[in-house]
Amino acid sequence: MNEKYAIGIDFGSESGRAVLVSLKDGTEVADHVTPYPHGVITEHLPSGVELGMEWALQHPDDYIEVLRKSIPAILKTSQVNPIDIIGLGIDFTACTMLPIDKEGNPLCSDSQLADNPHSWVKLWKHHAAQEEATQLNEIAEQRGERFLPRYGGKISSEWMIAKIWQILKEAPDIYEKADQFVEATDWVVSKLTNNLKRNSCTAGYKAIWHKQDGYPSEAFFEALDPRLKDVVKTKLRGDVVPLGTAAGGLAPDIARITGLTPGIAVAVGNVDAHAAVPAMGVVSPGKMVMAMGTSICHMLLGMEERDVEGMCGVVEDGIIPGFYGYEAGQSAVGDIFAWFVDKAVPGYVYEDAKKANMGVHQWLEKQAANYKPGETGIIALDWWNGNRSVLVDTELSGLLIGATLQTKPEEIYRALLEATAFGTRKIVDAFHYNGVPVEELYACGGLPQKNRLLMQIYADVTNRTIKVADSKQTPALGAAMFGAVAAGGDNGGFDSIVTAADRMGRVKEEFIEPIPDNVQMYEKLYQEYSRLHEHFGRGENNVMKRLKTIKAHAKSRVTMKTN
Ligand SMILES: Nc1ncnc2c1ncn2[C@@H]1O[C@H](COP(=O)(O)OP(=O)(O)O)[C@@H](O)[C@H]1O
Ligand SMILES: O=C(CO)[C@@H](O)[C@@H](O)COP(=O)(O)O
Repeated sequence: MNEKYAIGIDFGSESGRAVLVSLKDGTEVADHVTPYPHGVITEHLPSGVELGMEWALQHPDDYIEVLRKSIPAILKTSQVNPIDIIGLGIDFTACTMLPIDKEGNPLCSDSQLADNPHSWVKLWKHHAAQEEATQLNEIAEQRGERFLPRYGGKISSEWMIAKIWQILKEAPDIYEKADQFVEATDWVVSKLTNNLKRNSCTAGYKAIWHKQDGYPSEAFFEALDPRLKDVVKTKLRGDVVPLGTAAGGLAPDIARITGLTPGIAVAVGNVDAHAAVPAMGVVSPGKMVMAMGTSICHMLLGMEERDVEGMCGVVEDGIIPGFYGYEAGQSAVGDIFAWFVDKAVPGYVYEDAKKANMGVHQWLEKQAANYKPGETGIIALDWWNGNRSVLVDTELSGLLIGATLQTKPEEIYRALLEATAFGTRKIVDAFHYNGVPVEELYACGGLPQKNRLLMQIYADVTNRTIKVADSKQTPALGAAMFGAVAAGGDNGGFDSIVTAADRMGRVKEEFIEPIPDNVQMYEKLYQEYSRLHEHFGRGENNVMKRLKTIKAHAKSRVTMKTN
């Protein structure tokens, strides 16, 4: 038999990346990135319609553009015969969701509805449904809903039900016209196969679905809003199927635009961070996988269902069959560094970086590496995009403390790197001390490849060894592995994701080890971080929320004046 291959496509926040991998050993034969033409839509729709605060949308055509561009590109570079490509899998940011009509088309592609922002794809980091999430949590708590502890005590505004409820409240006509609400990962798979299948990973982590209990009861939805009573039967209808299941064969029209063979197995959708776990060879407990990019997702396997404060969720078989898959996360990490570089760094840094033939991030990293832990005298809270774990509050915001007239940009940069590491430490401790041990860390995503100082700080702050992915596109590699599982062992693929991980998953040989002196100093700084975390994060001082309210008020007065 010829060597067999699979394709994985990772749909990120800014771009989609495809890889073609060999099923012999997971070698990435070719990869290609397609930036989304419309990027993340935060201020106004392409037609000019203005968006509110905390909105983040995407254009669904951009996902199809990724298929159209990146698949032919990897076929061309690799020169692999399409006959030997037996499976395709995708992973996506989540909960990234959209309303579709009866034919499966996004409502925003209807010119009558396109000017309504609620007809568009809501990206995971759309945070404008916080009011709904807060109310949902209050009602769930009052009713003693069993699902709440499985989500660390709080359902996030990033997730499906809060987003659907926001649509219902603010655009009842769009809610009415939506035949279904779907995760973007399931929608793209439906375009690939002409078959809409809901995957158990996004349903479990993002839509409060449980393997034994199903979705929350009608009574719960009715308590939220009587109009939501039958939402599960109507707009979330359809079977929920396990990861690795084949959604169907590749549709002829997609085969035509991509150059792939019609009918090859396409796996049901998956989530980016979750797909990365087997791609690093992680198929057992104790190993926390961190998908480190614009944000961080922390993934961990356990043998039993435990309650852990502020986790995003625990889902049986949610990552690897046979285990409880735990997820937690930080809603901004690389994005915080990007904010600093784009919006707050003085011009001389750009000039010096240019003279040194370095990027601004690299220049700042080099300067920041000259400081010892504690030497900057500053500390930050990493809540520039709210807090996902353990506080689960998107209304929180950033804080920098200790700055003086002597503080340099590289010191602030270092403090921001450290703040995100402290945020991860909170998450590690929350699991480790609640019966889900974390022995070592595994890192993938863009950041471990880009910033060595950051990775050393993470090892020092958490006092744990970090193993780094040996793949340029880890989630995409994982997605390809699920594609090979969908194809099945008899067709040259695999019978289980564990076998695929064994053969194809991998990490670099060199590990990042904690440095004992740094560990000691960071322990002190972490205690300070924890004090600030409790003070500003648990209601002792709600200044961040008050500032947001004042801002919204001031903004609405400006709008009133200009109208
Ligand atoms: N040298 C660097 N050090 C730290 N962060 C960086 C560096 N270069 C880029 N970044 C940040 O990395 C993030 C992109 O990460 P990446 O994993 O490539 O993307 P994504 O999260 O969309 O998958 C951006 O937020 C960017 O600001
Ligand atoms: O929330 C999840 C997964 O549950 C992610 O999709 C989301 O944080 C986006 O991840 P990236 O920052 O694009 O890596």
